[in-house]
Amino acid sequence: MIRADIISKFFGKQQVLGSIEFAISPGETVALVGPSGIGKSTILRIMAGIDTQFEGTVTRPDNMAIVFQEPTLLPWRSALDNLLIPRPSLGREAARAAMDRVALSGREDAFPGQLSLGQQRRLALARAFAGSPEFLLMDEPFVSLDAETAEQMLSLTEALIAEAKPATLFVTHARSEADRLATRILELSGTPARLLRH
Ligand SMILES: Nc1ncnc2c1ncn2[C@@H]1O[C@H](COP(=O)(O)OP(=O)(O)OP(=O)(O)O)[C@@H](O)[C@H]1O
Repeated sequence: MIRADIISKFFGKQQVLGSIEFAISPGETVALVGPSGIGKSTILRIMAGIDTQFEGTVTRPDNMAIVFQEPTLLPWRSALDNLLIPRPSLGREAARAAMDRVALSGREDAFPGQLSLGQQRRLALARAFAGSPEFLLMDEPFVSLDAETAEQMLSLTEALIAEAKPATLFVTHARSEADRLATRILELSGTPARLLRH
């Protein structure tokens, strides 16, 4: 069960979020869209449990994974270790298979700094899917990539979601990404932000 029942969220005296309620069913892919600065990342952080300073409640499973804009890899550990450290129970064989699935086989011993940005993003994606998350959160996973790499990432993400079928919530600026990946779009508007009814 994944539910947001947000009553309000303030940064200091500034109210960023108003009443925001939604649920995500298993296997659903939900895009969160809206203008820059409206509160999309704030909602994602609340849903992930990173930000607990808000009024309201959220319900989510324990088994979740987050893909941030930046790949957030450990620079001093190998690519394979970056998969194994957060989830040691995965085992080396499954970690290798996860790297193979994102076309990174042979790069197990590379350090993140030796990988291109596109490869680092794919490694972060492999890490997210390696634990078969029930709930996947992604914050602008395709920004600041060239068009070809962004397209590869989008296709790969589409395929991984189709295979693993997590409930997914992702933030994007790009309506085209939302239309392509999402089964449902949540649009934020106003100050404080609320969901537009479609
Ligand atoms: N730690 C913080 N302290 C104070 N204000 C913050 C903080 N984080 C975000 N804000 C403010 O809250 C509002 C919402 O920010 P948020 O990052 O959630 O927007 P966003 O919709 O994700 O924007 P973008 O699309 O540009 O990434 C903005 O006005 C931002 O300036």
